[in-house]
Amino acid sequence: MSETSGQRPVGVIGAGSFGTAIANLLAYNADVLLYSRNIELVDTINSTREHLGIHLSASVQATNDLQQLARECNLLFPIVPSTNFRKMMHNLGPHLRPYHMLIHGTKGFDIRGISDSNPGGGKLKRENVSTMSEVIRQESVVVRVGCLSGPNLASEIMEGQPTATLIASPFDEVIHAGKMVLDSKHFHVFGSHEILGAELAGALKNVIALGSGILKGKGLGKNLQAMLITRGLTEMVHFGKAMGASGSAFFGTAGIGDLVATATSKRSRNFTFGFRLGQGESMEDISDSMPELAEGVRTLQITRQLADYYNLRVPITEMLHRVVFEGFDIDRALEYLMTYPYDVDVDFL
Ligand SMILES: NC(=O)C1=CN([C@@H]2O[C@H](COP(=O)(O)OP(=O)(O)OC[C@H]3O[C@@H](n4cnc5c(N)ncnc54)[C@H](OP(=O)(O)O)[C@@H]3O)[C@@H](O)[C@H]2O)C=CC1
Ligand SMILES: O=C(CO)COP(=O)(O)O
Repeated sequence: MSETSGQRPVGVIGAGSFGTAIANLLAYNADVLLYSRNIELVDTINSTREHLGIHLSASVQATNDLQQLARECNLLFPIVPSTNFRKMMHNLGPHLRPYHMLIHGTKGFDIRGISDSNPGGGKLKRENVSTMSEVIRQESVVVRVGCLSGPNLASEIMEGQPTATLIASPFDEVIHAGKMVLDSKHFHVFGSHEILGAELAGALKNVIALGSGILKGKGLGKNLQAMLITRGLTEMVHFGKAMGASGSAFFGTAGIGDLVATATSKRSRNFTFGFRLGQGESMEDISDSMPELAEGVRTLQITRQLADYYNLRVPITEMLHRVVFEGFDIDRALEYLMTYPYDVDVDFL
């Protein structure tokens, strides 16, 4: 039993890579209810205490019951892919009350009023795009929301490697509650009030990780990778400012911290997706043979449209979209970027 077993358990929604990693981290400080929509998986976790190749703490109990989760837990961590987030919230919403606090760990966007199977196929506007905290507010009575974002590759966390994260929320009590249950010698938790910036940074860095993977797959070196990360960060800041975030979130743990981790690690799914593209595989072949989630592919479709909507000058986003979705030649895209009339080095201060 955990040290705080007299207290309410903490809920995690989504027993994928990151939800499972977070459940085990929470278990250092609290009892944990881990929700999966898959009843067989729930039985397996509870009987074997093994999942995704790791041992789950005795403080983690799996459940298939959203009502039980909402009844027993005041603090919940929803961590499901962005494309399924609204549906999950739609199911959970009726069980939630204003006293609940939700801190999500999802790095992507929700879109409404436009086909989710082809988010780039229409004229996307800001009102079609929601961050996950916005979805939580739209689909429930919950007000106290937060976001968990940082260099948090699930496979490293599952191995017990240390890292840091950011809990961003306009509410001090959300940051405090999140720190109380997540902070440990393995996981340092920073706090911030800049929730929109943290959410945007988490989603947008996945696109740059795709690009970085492409360069690596092409056999290119660190100089160019560093330039892609640098100019990619600039594009992230331009998106962030256009969408109403301050630039500061992009220079902290959830920004440059996560960007470096994701855009340089072979353990990142987004980097790996790009790497395989760079090696010459087609988008279709990679999608068919890669069961793991690469959020950046969907995010790229959305940000390409948002760039038009905000009239942003984001050549990396533009070229990545052409390479990934239009079969544009990678060498030509590189040539375009190398001869692009970038004038000012740092143009967002
Ligand atoms: N993996 C990582 O290193 C990190 C991931 N993230 C972010 O976390 C999010 C989830 O990623 P990750 O865990 O890796 O993804 P996975 O693909 O490993 O797992 C996603 C999980 O979500 C579950 N799920 C999907 N839809 C629902 C739903 N409607 N209700 C309940 N559960 C649902 C899936 O269940 P089922 O098996 O039944 O389909 C699956 O268990 C993404 O946005 C990602 O960017 C953030 C930081 C690190
Ligand atoms: O967000 C992540 C690390 O912080 C996970 O990145 P991938 O989804 O690319 O594996």
